[in-house]
Amino acid sequence: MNALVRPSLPRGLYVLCDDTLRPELSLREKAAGLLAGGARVVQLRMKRTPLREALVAAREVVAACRRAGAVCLVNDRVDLALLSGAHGVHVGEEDLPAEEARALLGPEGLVGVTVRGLEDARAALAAGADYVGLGPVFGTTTKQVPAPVLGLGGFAAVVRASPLPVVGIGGVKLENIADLAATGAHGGAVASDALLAEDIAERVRRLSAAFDRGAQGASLVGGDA
Ligand SMILES: Cc1ncc(COP(=O)(O)OP(=O)(O)O)c(N)n1
Ligand SMILES: Cc1ncsc1CCOP(=O)(O)O
Ligand SMILES: [Mg+2]
Repeated sequence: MNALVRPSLPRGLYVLCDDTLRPELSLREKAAGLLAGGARVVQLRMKRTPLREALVAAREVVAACRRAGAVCLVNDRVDLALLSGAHGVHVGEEDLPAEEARALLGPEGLVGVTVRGLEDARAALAAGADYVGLGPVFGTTTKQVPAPVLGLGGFAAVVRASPLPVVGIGGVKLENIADLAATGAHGGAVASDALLAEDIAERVRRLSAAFDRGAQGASLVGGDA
């Protein structure tokens, strides 16, 4: 990691720069659109990119995020996160365990962990994670997730009790991100609704503003986490 002190995960919209969506655009082009829209947290999710190309892409996207003052997390791969100077990594059940990701990254790196419920969130804390990605909140076609859709009520129940900040993922869109934020979620992770937009930057601006509006409502009624 380049940073000496671990950054905290900014609250709000969390975007996925994903190689399975809009294959006609390079990851660098997608990242440019996301960052032009003011994205503050970018996860580089590479499922199809060969490893050596992934390393080049990671270095480019991390550099672009750092220039823009955004936090960049690499999905799945701690090695790529370290080699690219990313702020951290996001790991799930098919990736390195969170403890090992933390051990490799050291105290300066952010570690996000996929969870399906409260028990997982408690385990993620014990493993040294900084935040949890909880989902699928809504239905999604971007990933076949081996878990039932939580719905907003199921999601909110975990948010209320989670010992770690919760980022909601799965089917998060402009039409529901304010409601997600109103649960007290720390973030809303969006892939397709941002990347499939004709104007990615404009969509990111609108998603981000909608999250902030929803979070503001939550804090006014004392639901701020
Ligand atoms: C913020 C966030 N939450 C959850 C996930 C899912 O991670 P994982 O379960 O490892 O699945 P893949 O994304 O690797 O297919 C995520 N990427 N980001
Ligand atoms: C990676 C991942 N994990 C759970 S749902 C999902 C995909 C989210 O994509 P979208 O925002 O297009 O539903
Ligand atoms: Mg993964």
